[in-house]
Amino acid sequence: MIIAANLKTNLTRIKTTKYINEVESFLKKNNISQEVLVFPATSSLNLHSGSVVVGAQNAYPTINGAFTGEIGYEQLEEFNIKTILIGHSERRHLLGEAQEKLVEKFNFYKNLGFKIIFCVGEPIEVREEGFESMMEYISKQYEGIDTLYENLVIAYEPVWAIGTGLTPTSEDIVAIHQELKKKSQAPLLYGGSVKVTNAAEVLALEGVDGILVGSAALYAEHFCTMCQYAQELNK
Ligand SMILES: O=C[C@H](O)COP(=O)(O)O
Repeated sequence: MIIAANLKTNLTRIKTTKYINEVESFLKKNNISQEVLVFPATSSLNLHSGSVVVGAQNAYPTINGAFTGEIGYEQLEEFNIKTILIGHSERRHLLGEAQEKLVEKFNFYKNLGFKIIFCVGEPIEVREEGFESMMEYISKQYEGIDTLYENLVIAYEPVWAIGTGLTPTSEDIVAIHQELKKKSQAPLLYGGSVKVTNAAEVLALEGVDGILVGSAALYAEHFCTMCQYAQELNK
């Protein structure tokens, strides 16, 4: 299974390094063989070797160049980063990234062989329109994406569940994952208010190949416990 921590705009480089080292020793000590990914803030990236894979939360589709405020492949390469999140709800909705730009990023980092965690998910008003509208909305987020890409991972994150403490019911997660699996056979993660208290239940659901965790992952201990749950399930 894939257990991923998106640290968003939290933790300095010193704290992030400590965090990653803590997770690393936990994995080693407990013989955890799951795939564990950590996405630090850009300025907190650091070289790391071990079983924790460090990824980028975002990068511009360029090797380098004049893109003020952005980083490109050259800056990722310095830290040996080969994994990237694309299409996170905060980038789509708060930062206004359009599907065309996400497709551009996807193709650029795909051509470099990156593992891409591509995020999809609907806002509350779409969900309230019913299952069909919701699936139509999510389908559009797949447009232009190579769903057969071997290094693709999809993360389904309902926008209204992110950082709110709200989650879909287990039945909903299973039904949506079942639909999404028809679009791509890539591993499919669930994200949105996953905590230590519900992680085991979510991980056990049919069609869930892992989790993408935000706020609850900020506590290394909690994140480690979630990795342990995944190990115990060993799906
Ligand atoms: O990338 C992670 C998601 O946005 C989930 O965030 P959350 O666990 O704080 O709801």
